Amino acid sequence: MTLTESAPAPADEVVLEAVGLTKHFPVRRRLRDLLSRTPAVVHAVDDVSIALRRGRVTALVGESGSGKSTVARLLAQLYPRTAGDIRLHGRSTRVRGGHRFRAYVRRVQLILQDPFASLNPVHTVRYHLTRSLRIHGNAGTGPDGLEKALAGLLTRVALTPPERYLDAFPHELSGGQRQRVAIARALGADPEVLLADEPVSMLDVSIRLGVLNLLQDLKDRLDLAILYITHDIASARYFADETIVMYAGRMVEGGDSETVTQRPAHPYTRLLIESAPDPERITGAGGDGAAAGERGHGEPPSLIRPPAGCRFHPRCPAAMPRCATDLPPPMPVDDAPGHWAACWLYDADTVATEKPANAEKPAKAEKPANTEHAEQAGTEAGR
Ligand SMILES: Nc1ncnc2c1ncn2[C@@H]1O[C@H](COP(=O)(O)OP(=O)(O)OP(=O)(O)O)[C@@H](O)[C@H]1O
Repeated sequence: MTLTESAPAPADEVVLEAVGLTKHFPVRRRLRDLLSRTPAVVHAVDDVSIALRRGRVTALVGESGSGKSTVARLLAQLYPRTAGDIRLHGRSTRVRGGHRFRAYVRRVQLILQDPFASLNPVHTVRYHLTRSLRIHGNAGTGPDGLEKALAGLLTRVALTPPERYLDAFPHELSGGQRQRVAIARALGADPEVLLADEPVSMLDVSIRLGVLNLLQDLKDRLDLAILYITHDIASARYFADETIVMYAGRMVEGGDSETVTQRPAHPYTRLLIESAPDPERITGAGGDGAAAGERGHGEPPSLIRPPAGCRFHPRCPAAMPRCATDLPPPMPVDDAPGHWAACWLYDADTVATEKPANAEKPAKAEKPANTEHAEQAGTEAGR
């Protein structure tokens, strides 16, 4: 395809789409693996489909290692994919460097978690932004044009007056200001899509909201499609229109953010929400709710030999026998349009046949795992 031809997309139009996206990383082989016919791989991402729409934020939520960053890097075309497709304006794209990659990143920009690592400490803000503007052909005409473009970028990310920041080095800025510079550098490409990989998780809590508000403002003013990657499901409710939950490389639930966060359907999403920091519940001692939740309900599975069936079944308090053998497809939850869960609890036939004790109301995550789970978890751990 020709990446440079672009017509303005109508509101809500799908700009970038992942279809059945899959990434398996090869694992370094040990002697006994050499005898095996199937080389070991890390199943980092399996069959992920996401549509990023103009003027909308889609949150990708999950605990550490669930594959969120790999999805972002695949969408940024930094990794070749194992299977599936990436479509920009409906057209399949596969770029591997060169002018096609440059044309792609002009449309799709990645913002990383750590703004200090992503900005070169020996260069000023002016250098970083000028480089981005020049590479993407947005530096204007002559020195005046460049100054105007630089001032425009800094104003857009609320670093004003621009002359106060242009000649600053990264270490002279606060974490929030550095992330704003990283966002301005991404905007230098005049992109349609921002892939924001945990954009506020390294920032002080007090300034996170400001950066999220900035991204929201940019989404509205520039009609950007934003993928917001986070392990903090509470911020997804605040910031994202749509939320997709990942567990162990697979999507397990999706829908509008209000529904997914207020009426979570998948037992894993419930666990995530119940594990989220809650000022009422935190009694000191660190207060990392997610970590506490993970400790209380087992560990994520091996991605080299992920569990058969639903990958969450060894940790799931509501698992039925079928969950250990059959992969659940996305099923409608029927409480809001577009709300789905990849969980057999939402298949009436399975529930009728297997009669889980808690079929009426999918299990609360705080209930202890039953014996079957404990056995399955043991089997998994022993692999
Ligand atoms: N280059 C790589 N080679 C091998 N395995 C990898 C590679 N990158 C990621 N992985 C593995 O893929 C899985 C998913 O990792 P990924 O970083 O995408 O998860 P994540 O949800 O973004 O986690 P985090 O929030 O900690 O960044 C993990 O098991 C990780 O160890």
